[in-house]
Amino acid sequence: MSALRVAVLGAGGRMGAAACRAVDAAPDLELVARVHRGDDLDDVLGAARPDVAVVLTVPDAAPAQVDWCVRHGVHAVVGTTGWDEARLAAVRGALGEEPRTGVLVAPNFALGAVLAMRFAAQAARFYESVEVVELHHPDKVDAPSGTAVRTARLVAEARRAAGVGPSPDATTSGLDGARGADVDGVRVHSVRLRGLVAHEEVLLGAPGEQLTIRHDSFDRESFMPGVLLGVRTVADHPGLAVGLDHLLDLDGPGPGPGRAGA
Ligand SMILES: NC(=O)C1=CN([C@@H]2O[C@H](COP(=O)(O)OP(=O)(O)OC[C@H]3O[C@@H](n4cnc5c(N)ncnc54)[C@H](OP(=O)(O)O)[C@@H]3O)[C@@H](O)[C@H]2O)C=CC1
Ligand SMILES: O=C(O)C1=N[C@H](C(=O)O)C[C@H](O)C1
Repeated sequence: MSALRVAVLGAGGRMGAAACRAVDAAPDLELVARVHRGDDLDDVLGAARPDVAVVLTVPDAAPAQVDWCVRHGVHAVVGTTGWDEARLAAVRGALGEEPRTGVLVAPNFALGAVLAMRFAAQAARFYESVEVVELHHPDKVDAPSGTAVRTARLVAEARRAAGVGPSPDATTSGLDGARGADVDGVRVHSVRLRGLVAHEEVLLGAPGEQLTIRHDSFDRESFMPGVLLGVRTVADHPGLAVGLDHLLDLDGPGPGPGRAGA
């Protein structure tokens, strides 16, 4: 079988460079384009004819790039953050015209982060209080992280479904930002610190006890099995999928493809 042709957008970035190395090292994949800021997609991707584009650029650039991919029948695996409902709706609209194309938007490609989100959603209804703390390197341009936003939304959804009310909070006065951002009723706190890569804690509190769910990415290597899994399987999932969990059999009995996908 011929190798899947893969383009990486944002190839000069922290994640893009790591993704290029991972694709290059995979015998079943061929890295056919490294796309940088300022490159014309018609020129670069038109010539390279990729089957799949891995989008690891910045939140302001990614929506137009994904739109280009969909309109040209190129499957897209998207790690860039900053996707709100309006941006996702635009992708769904474009996919309506190209129903055979697949787009995976994954706020976090690390297996442990996907599991942490799942565990947080499972635990959320059992605790009176839930808050999210995300901690990242100081070169990150968006806050809160895409992972924290998704975690908070999953937690909020689970609590709503179970009829659990908002976390108690008696604050009546305070400095702006002291209580973090409000994401769907869940407080999210962002730390930026030199030396960190990507970390998240979900704090769940009840009278007399606390549960902490924590995930740490110490190296961008942690994201690569998920990127490669997305590249290899996105074509099998036409339409839009949000979250790597769509590709992992999280409820199944097997070891799952995440670790084997490297
Ligand atoms: N889903 C996941 O698991 C992960 C997601 N991320 C997300 O991925 C994104 C990138 O993160 P990171 O690699 O750390 O960021 P970087 O700033 O290191 O990389 C972004 C890259 O995109 C390039 N770029 C900007 N605009 C364009 C454009 N129009 N066309 C092509 N390239 C462009 C930049 O070029 P230039 O250098 O010239 O500015 C830069 O090389 C962020 O949104 C981050 O949150 C990060 C880690 C994991
Ligand atoms: O910018 C990063 O580094 C990361 N971004 C993603 C996010 O915003 O959630 C994923 C991971 O946290 C690393």
